[in-house]
Amino acid sequence: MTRTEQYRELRFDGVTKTFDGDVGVEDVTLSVTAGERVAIVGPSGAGKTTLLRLASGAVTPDSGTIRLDDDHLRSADVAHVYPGHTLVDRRTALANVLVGSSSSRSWWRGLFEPLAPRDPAPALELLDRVGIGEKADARTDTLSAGERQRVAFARALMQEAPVIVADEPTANLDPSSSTTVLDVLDDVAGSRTLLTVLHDMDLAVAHYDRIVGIVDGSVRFNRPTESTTAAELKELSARDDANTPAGHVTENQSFADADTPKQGTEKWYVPARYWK
Ligand SMILES: Nc1ncnc2c1ncn2[C@@H]1O[C@H](COP(=O)(O)OP(=O)(O)OP(=O)(O)O)[C@@H](O)[C@H]1O
Repeated sequence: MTRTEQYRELRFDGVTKTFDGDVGVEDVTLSVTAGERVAIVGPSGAGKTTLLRLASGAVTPDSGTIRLDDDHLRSADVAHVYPGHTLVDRRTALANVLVGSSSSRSWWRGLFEPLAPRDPAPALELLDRVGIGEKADARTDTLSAGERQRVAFARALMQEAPVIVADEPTANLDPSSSTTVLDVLDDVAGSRTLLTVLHDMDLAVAHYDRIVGIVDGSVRFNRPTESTTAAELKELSARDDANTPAGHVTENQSFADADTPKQGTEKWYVPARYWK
């Protein structure tokens, strides 16, 4: 059984994770109020994804704890929104969303009902909620990048977990699709807690309650969005630009193309532009 939203706080306490001696995150202490929208920003290699992977249980901390109130966070408490390109291309949007329900099935149901047909109604409802109900029977490789991202949201939401983590949900999207997709994510997340890694500071400021800046594995700042300063964001962005070769900015696809179907193309993120 997954926990519902009946908790007050998601808390990282002194969390450290290293990879063969390299710091992923170091001594991270972070409190997130239930239902809060938190953007995690920072230069490339800062530890943003590691933080999300720690929350989702994909990696275990070397030290420190991650809790919902007094209970250790369990992987079933966290839905991870993987990017749209992790969908199974040859399957329909509906089939991809139904995969999400497997993660929330108890082990004993999986044992005794491995072949039980799943009720498609909740998945169809979620596809409706993310605005692509009419594409339920379309193969995901015929969908646009924005539509695929919505399918990825619906898949994650099938888990009914109280915490959602999303890693770069706007990668590959043009600015207008990015805004729409973040609006959809905010809407469907409802009262759940949402942690999102973003590279674009404008989007973080526009869509999130709190911004956590990470540099070299450590929390540099952690503030409500309205009290985050342009200087703080600029510092992170300057570091990101320094880490980002010019060739990363555009690959073979323009922004205008980003909402058209694509087959395996992957564009690097656009460096943060907050102060420009
Ligand atoms: N599985 C892993 N094995 C070895 N090192 C890793 C692994 N995962 C992360 N790291 C290292 O941990 C550090 C933080 O990586 P992480 O992916 O969390 O950064 P990030 O801020 O998400 O970067 P980006 O914005 O480029 O995605 C980096 O130095 C990275 O090389």
